[in-house]
Amino acid sequence: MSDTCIEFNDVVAGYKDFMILNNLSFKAQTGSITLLLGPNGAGKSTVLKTLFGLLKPRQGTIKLYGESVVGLTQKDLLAKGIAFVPQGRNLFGQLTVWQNLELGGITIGKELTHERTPEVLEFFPRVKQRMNSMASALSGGEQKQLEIGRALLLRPKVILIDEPSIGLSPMVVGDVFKLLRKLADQGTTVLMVEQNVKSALKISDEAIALESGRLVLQKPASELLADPHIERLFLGGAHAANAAPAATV
Ligand SMILES: Nc1ncnc2c1ncn2[C@@H]1O[C@H](COP(=O)(O)OP(=O)(O)OP(=O)(O)O)[C@@H](O)[C@H]1O
Repeated sequence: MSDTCIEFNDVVAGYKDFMILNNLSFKAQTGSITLLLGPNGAGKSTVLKTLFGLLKPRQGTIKLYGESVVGLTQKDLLAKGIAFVPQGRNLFGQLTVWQNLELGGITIGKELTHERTPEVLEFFPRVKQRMNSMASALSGGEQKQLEIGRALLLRPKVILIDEPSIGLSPMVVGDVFKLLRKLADQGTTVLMVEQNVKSALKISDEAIALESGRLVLQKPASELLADPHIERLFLGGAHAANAAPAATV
């Protein structure tokens, strides 16, 4: 059996007539952290949105454990174990921490949600102390932790996470990254977009760089971390940072 968890094959996707992903192919291995890199507008978030069914590919296939997930609803995808933590703040600010968790567990029912809540809160002691606070009253870092906790309630096999470090202090970012590493080591597959490239590479297994929705580089994260031209990946020009030709997975 293959260890491939996520597979994009020749995917074309976009908005109206504007194609963002252009014949994108890549694979992500089970239990690994794959970091999506590239300049603004390269299509990194679009990869996550397309995988989570928010955008339908015009062409190509997207598979999870060898089975197509194209055309599935978010409910179906959640049931298959895919969780999405989008960029920015995605909580119900006027509801309590507890109510946000309950809503996050809506697809698994109240009983399972209540049963799993303590295990999730073990990861986030500060959030645990504030179960009855309005979500909007938590700090930015606590809110992001609650969002991740909400996703973990589903015991996901795959976590799609978009820019988790935005607005967080370096210490909180470190905690979030450590948690993602721990989850991956336990078998969860993580596909992450993150501008905090160096820190993210340190906990990632594989890095994929996009330019204009095309794959221009795929390398082990450790190899890329040692690359003196790494900054170019923020700005485009990944080819220049790529000593070897881009992998054709
Ligand atoms: N809902 C939308 N409708 C139309 N165009 C969109 C929409 N969402 C994103 N785009 C466009 O798609 C392109 C790729 O966006 P995407 O968010 O995937 O890029 P990104 O690589 O994640 O960039 P960033 O690092 O800036 O978040 C951008 O040009 C963006 O303006």
